[in-house]
Amino acid sequence: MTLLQVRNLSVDYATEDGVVHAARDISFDIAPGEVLGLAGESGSGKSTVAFAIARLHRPPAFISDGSVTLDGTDVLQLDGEALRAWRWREVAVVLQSAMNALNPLLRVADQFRDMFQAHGIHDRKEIRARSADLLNMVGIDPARLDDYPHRFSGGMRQRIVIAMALALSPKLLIMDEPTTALDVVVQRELLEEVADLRSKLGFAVLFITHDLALMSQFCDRIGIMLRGELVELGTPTQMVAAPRHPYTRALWNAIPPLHPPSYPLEGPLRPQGGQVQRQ
Ligand SMILES: Nc1ncnc2c1ncn2[C@@H]1O[C@H](COP(=O)(O)OP(=O)(O)OP(=O)(O)O)[C@@H](O)[C@H]1O
Repeated sequence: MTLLQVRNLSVDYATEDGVVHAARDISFDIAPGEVLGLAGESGSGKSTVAFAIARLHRPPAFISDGSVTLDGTDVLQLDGEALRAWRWREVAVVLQSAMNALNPLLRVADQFRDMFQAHGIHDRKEIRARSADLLNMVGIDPARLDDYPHRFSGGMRQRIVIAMALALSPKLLIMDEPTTALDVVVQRELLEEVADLRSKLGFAVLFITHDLALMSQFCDRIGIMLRGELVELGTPTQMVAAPRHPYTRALWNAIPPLHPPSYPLEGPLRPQGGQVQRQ
């Protein structure tokens, strides 16, 4: 069964220096509840593909060919009110800058309210209850609904944005480098949380990151992009065991081993009271 079907998608940017073919002839599917990762070097076209699927691309970007179908809807034909209603309800997007996506001047509760009202939910009690449930779902005390964004850490703000993205139970969550601004431990916690939510709620995820190690733990399948093309698609296991494209091989080889060799502790690092302390 397929939720998202991308067929022969090509996206160009019309620039003063000519047309940039940022994504060329991209085809892939995402099944309901599946997590598909897109990896590849900077400028390979990952965000261009994600933006086109969510219909977030703006001039100078234009879709020059192909189709995108989500749960039977021809996404590239949506317009006006239909497009507005479709976003958030069917597809929600969490971007790299999500940590700063909250309005610093509004309490979190007011930002939830605006979002619900924009989608036709106006009952104040219902909005309050649903907002509290959503905060709870991402591990934040609902009593903090009336706090302003600056009262939360970067990781917590990211969780709030994810809670908002999931508010209308979208079928597909697109995460474009959602954790790059966070430290490694918080990144991992956040992704584990998204994985948990996914098993509970059943949404699919299109996940974009530079971090192939992180991706291989979090994704059911991975697509590798190179200069605007999807050069390989498979499960992490398939790709480690038998990468077909030399670029995939190079990407894997660039990942440090999970268990690096242990080195004797010398120099500025030495054990003290059972702990390694920096002098
Ligand atoms: N607004 C724009 N105008 C012109 N070219 C653009 C524009 N945005 C992106 N591009 C070009 O499109 C190509 C794909 O960029 P894109 O941002 O999709 O890559 P990416 O793989 O997501 O990179 P990153 O990992 O750095 O976000 C690049 O060559 C980029 O320079």
